Amino acid sequence: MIRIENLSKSFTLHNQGGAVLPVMAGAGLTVAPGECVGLTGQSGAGKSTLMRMVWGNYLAAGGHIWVGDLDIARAEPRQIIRLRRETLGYVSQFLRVVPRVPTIEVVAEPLLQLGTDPAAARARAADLLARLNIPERLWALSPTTFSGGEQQRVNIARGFAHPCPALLLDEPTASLDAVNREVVLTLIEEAKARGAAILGIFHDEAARARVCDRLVDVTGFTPQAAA
Ligand SMILES: Nc1ncnc2c1ncn2[C@@H]1O[C@H](COP(=O)(O)OP(=O)(O)OP(=O)(O)O)[C@@H](O)[C@H]1O
Repeated sequence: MIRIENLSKSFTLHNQGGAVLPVMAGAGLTVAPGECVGLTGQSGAGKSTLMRMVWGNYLAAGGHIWVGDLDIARAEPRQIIRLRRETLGYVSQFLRVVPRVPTIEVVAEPLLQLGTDPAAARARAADLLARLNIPERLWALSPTTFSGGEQQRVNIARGFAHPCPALLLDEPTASLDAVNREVVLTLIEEAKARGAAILGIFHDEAARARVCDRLVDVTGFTPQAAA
């Protein structure tokens, strides 16, 4: 479902005399449907950079990133927007929302965008919010004033609302208590069971051991290692 081939990336530091920083070369990995692959490697090795390239926020210098039959390394912005709506989900560490939109709508929105019946979309959102222990009295409020852990759970609920065939998870259990961490791990297991291909960064070693089928150390993709 996700196939990365010979991927490279360098950053051009325009505010530092145009210095070019090669950060990745010869990167390759695959994630099959129903599989969860964890990215490892020390801080600065390139885990987030690789995830942002798969999400389409960072442009690849070379190589391919297939998600289904779309090569994100060469795709048009409108193709990437469509892929994100229908096929590829992303649970980042931080919630970014339009102010004043109620939490229930924030979570239901990915389904509403796909044309799901509004009542069914809100019912799915309510189910996820309840499972993630967001009190019902908060559902009509904007999550902008919620605590860090509450915002992360709203973000997770939104990320799991539509059953995407491919999912990117950036530290989905960071800053969660034991009860909610367990809920999130169960959601990940359910997504795998329905066939989602998941690529994730998990600093929580026990979580990683539980949900990841394989680990890929991105240190092997640093330009010196690949040379
Ligand atoms: N926007 C950017 N501009 C310039 N350099 C960047 C940019 N983003 C990342 N880098 C560089 O790319 C390298 C990889 O960074 P990245 O954030 O992907 O590492 P990481 O493995 O996710 O680290 P951590 O575990 O600390 O989050 C680092 O040397 C970093 O300085």
